[in-house]
Amino acid sequence: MGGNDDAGRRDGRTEAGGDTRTAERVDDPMVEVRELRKQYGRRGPVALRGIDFTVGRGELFGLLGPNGAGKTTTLGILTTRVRPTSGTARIDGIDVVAGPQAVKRRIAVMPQQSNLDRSLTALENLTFHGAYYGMRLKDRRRRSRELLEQFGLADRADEQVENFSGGMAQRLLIARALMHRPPLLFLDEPTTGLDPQSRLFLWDRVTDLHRSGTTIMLTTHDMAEADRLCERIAIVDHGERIALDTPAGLRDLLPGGRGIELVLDAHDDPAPLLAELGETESAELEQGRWRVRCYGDSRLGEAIAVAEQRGAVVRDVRRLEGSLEDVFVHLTGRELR
Ligand SMILES: Nc1ncnc2c1ncn2[C@@H]1O[C@H](COP(=O)(O)OP(=O)(O)OP(=O)(O)O)[C@@H](O)[C@H]1O
Repeated sequence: MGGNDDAGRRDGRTEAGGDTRTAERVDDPMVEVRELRKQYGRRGPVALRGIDFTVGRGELFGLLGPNGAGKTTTLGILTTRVRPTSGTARIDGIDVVAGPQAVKRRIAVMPQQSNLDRSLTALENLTFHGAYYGMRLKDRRRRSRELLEQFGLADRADEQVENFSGGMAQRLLIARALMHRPPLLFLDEPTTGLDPQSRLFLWDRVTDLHRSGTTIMLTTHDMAEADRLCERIAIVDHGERIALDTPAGLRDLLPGGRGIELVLDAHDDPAPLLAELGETESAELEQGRWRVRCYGDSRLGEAIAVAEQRGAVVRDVRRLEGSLEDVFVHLTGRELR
């Protein structure tokens, strides 16, 4: 990175990363994570480097970051599967290490990989799960029917899961997770691999659940998903929280809120040459090819003209949309994927 981007990014970190903004003022926490660290093995990778965040009761909260950022590890700790190296995590006031059984009763997890029993019917998958949680037969049956209805699977209740499409299996996974009426639901990359229609359907169900008061924590590397669903989002990268705010608050981290992005061929960092267009930041994508962002009100034609006058070859140009993707690139200098 070059140009005067560093100042912008540092601002972003201290503002969004600090706990002084409304972003971290949570009155009634359902999830509290403090200084959470995780190293796998004595010499293994450090997945978390001291993460902090709080999720309010009834909130729909997103953990957003690229592959390997530490999202699944965070979820693993909160769901008592992974032991933290240090730091604390509490669910509904209960420490996840000290009280794993009490935590498990309060949570539901929709895992990244389906672990449905494919030889059973949809209904059986739900009722067996209810039995595991000690639900009475009548309640199990009623709750299963209710959830199959809610997730658009009522007419497939007696069909073996083996025959289900990816979208149907995904919906059944959430339905199963909700059998014991947990107040907190974890969704780990819930729509990865789904077709657009199944994705929309799932988003609607998640929104319904949120409206009905369930606290939901979602991990995703899908910016659109986080933007559309979440009330607040923690962006994580390399095991660190680099921002935490509402989607609108995160967008405000872009200097000036708008700007232009150019892909240029140039020998040296072209950012200083374009400084007259406003605050700039740059990243070398490959040898001699740069991505430069100019924040401010410049027009596309003006930016191209200035770049070409300075000897750069313009390969691509676009107006920044102020999307979370744009914010992520601003904070990290990298694309999300
Ligand atoms: N069981 C494990 N043993 C060793 N290293 C692990 C283990 N699980 C995760 N890691 C490492 O910890 C880091 C964070 O991984 P994690 O799965 O938490 O990230 P993620 O953000 O969920 O990514 P993804 O979207 O790919 O699941 C990575 O470097 C990963 O290789």
